[in-house]
Amino acid sequence: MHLVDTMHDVDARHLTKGLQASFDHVGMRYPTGTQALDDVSLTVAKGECVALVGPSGCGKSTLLRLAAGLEAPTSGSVALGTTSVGFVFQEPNLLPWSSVRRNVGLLARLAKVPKAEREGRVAAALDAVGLTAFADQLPRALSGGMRMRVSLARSLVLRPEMMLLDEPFGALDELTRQEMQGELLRLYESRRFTVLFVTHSVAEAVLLARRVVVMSPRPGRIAATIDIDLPYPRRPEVRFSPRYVEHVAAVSDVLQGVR
Ligand SMILES: Nc1ncnc2c1ncn2[C@@H]1O[C@H](COP(=O)(O)OP(=O)(O)OP(=O)(O)O)[C@@H](O)[C@H]1O
Repeated sequence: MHLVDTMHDVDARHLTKGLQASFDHVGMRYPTGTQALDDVSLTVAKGECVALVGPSGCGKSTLLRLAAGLEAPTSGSVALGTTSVGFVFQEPNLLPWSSVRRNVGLLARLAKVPKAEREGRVAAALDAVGLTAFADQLPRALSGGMRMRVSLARSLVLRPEMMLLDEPFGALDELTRQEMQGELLRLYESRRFTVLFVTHSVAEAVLLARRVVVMSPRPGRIAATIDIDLPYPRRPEVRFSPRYVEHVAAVSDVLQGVR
């Protein structure tokens, strides 16, 4: 199971109020000798949405795994201001033999949320992602976008304060992807959780994030951080605004420069 619901290995105590995550001079060298990250310092404020973009292999997923406590940095430190973290991957990783409802309730069951409470939360999460009518179906009866919604709902059930998303919409076709981006924006704006997400799409990063962090090729360092001054709530139609287009051009330019 590739999902985490609570954090154990990261330091949740020593964070300044208002901060949700802090990477302090983080370096990561895998036992194979690969230096994935070098001297990465980054803070994420509570309720902020930050996107990580960068060339393939620059250590974006590694950074998320460090935030989730799935790996420990080989130098520097990682601290989180919460123990309530949801992790969503590109693959929805659903149990094929379990209904949508049971899949959505899985993490809550593992976290021993009492049954009545769990059922209420599952119903609310299914409603939030528009899957109430499909609650009793098996995953194979769903489209790719619907499966991704199940994966999102499964994390929402734990009411995370922070969501770590690793290329969550990478496997979807363009239209479904846009639909899911709108869905994530809506959830983010209503739940106010903190988001740290990895994407290969500059357009997606600018649409969703308040800040886009551009990483250099491996070993990943932070090459630039770009503020996206488009107000929330954002609607997907913001894509057609000149300001959005300018931001996409600026981030793309920086990304070209680091390659
Ligand atoms: N468990 C591991 N053991 C050894 N090396 C690893 C491990 N995980 C990742 N790496 C290496 O670390 C580097 C960074 O990998 P990572 O997956 O973090 O990059 P990424 O930016 O997310 O890549 P992509 O955009 O292609 O998904 C790569 O060279 C990869 O081969």
